[in-house]
Amino acid sequence: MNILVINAGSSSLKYQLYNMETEDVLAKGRVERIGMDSSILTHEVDNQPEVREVSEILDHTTAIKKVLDMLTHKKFGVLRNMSDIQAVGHRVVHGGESFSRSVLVDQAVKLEIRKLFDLAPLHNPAHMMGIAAVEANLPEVPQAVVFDTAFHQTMPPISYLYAIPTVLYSKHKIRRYGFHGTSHDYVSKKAADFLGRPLSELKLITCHIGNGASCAAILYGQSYDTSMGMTPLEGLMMGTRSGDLDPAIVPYTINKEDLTLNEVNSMLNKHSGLLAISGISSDMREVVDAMKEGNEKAKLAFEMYAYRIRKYIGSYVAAMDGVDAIVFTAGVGENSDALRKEVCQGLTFFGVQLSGERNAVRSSEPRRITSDDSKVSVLVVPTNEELLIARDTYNLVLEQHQTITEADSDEQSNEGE
Ligand SMILES: Nc1ncnc2c1ncn2[C@@H]1O[C@H](COP(=O)(O)OP(=O)(O)O)[C@@H](O)[C@H]1O
Ligand SMILES: CC(=O)OP(=O)(O)O
Ligand SMILES: [Mg+2]
Repeated sequence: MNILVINAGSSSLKYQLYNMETEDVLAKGRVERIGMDSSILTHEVDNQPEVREVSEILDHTTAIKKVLDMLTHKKFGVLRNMSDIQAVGHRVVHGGESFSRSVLVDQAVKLEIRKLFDLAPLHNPAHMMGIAAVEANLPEVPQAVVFDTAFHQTMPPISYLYAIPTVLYSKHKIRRYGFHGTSHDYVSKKAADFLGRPLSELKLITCHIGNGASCAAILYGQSYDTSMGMTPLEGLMMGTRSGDLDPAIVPYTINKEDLTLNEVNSMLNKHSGLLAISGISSDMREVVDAMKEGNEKAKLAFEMYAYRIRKYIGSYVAAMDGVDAIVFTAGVGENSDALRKEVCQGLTFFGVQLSGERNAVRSSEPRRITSDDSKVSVLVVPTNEELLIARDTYNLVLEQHQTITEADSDEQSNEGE
């Protein structure tokens, strides 16, 4: 079965096509600058040079059409025709309390995702556009949705409740949901495999440090606490997001700067974090480069960013009364040895002894970056949210086939009676 995995953002769309019998990625790529002039489609097939196509892609329906054209292209494609795609799996950031597992898309599911637009304004509307675009181009193909929030539904009330009047929870479901769950789930299982110990016996802290970033306390295989909250704004300092701040800053800034609520929201989501403090970029690579050239603001941004991660790790050691391993993953976590060093050098009290040599190794495999005598292991485990999405989609479609087959055979045996 071939499954197309889609992670739709507001102006971008990433895709991977899987053969599920082998779990091989047949092709992958991304469309950037959707709705802007000169959109770019980048398409990769193993062992072949990357293909870049610049054209005008005004909306997600056109973007999906372009992806399908590329996947079935005579020269660059990997499929004979579109009917070779048997299912599509989407990443959906916010599933609220309605979804603690992945589901196949139907009208009711779409309605629920729409209800959650306010809670993930940067993400959920884009995912819905992705789902609608697939419906328009591949109307017969089943679609599944895999939620960032689902894995964190095991959190206990002491983690997920905010200390505000409880009516706000009962009436409006204001609570911590947590995000990047697919990634925290995937890397915690990989870490247990790497350590050769059952996940059900481990206390892990997983740090998904990408453009968006979150830490999670994974107690015996289940999410116990996580740094993102009702929305993906809370917690760590991120590329453009502020992370934790005193909520009183919001009304104060509105008054002092004569801003609207929307403007403050946009400031906290899009104009804060690394970008605001460094004054250079939201991209960690550029911040590190500037720091190496002696830029003081970049240095401050880098140190603040690492300090927040270190504080969360410390608090999760306390939350779980211990930790067996700390795991770094995602764009920054997998690639920036400088950031990992900055975070870990303040964790010696917990028994973390980083190995400079191991930390400098670049690899796409899980690896240990602490020395052999370190009491707590620190691992780098590359994440693969797309593979988990493909697996969930595959299992849901198989389940559906089985249900239909059983119903058919029941019907036939009833007719035969
Ligand atoms: N070699 C590197 N060193 C430091 N940071 C890196 C490196 N490679 C990628 N990154 C960072 O990873 C971030 C993207 O992470 P990623 O997990 O792909 O984010 P997202 O999925 O949210 O787009 C970029 O913003 C960049 O700062
Ligand atoms: C939830 C979230 O922040 O996702 P991303 O890191 O992809 O922005
Ligand atoms: Mg990501």
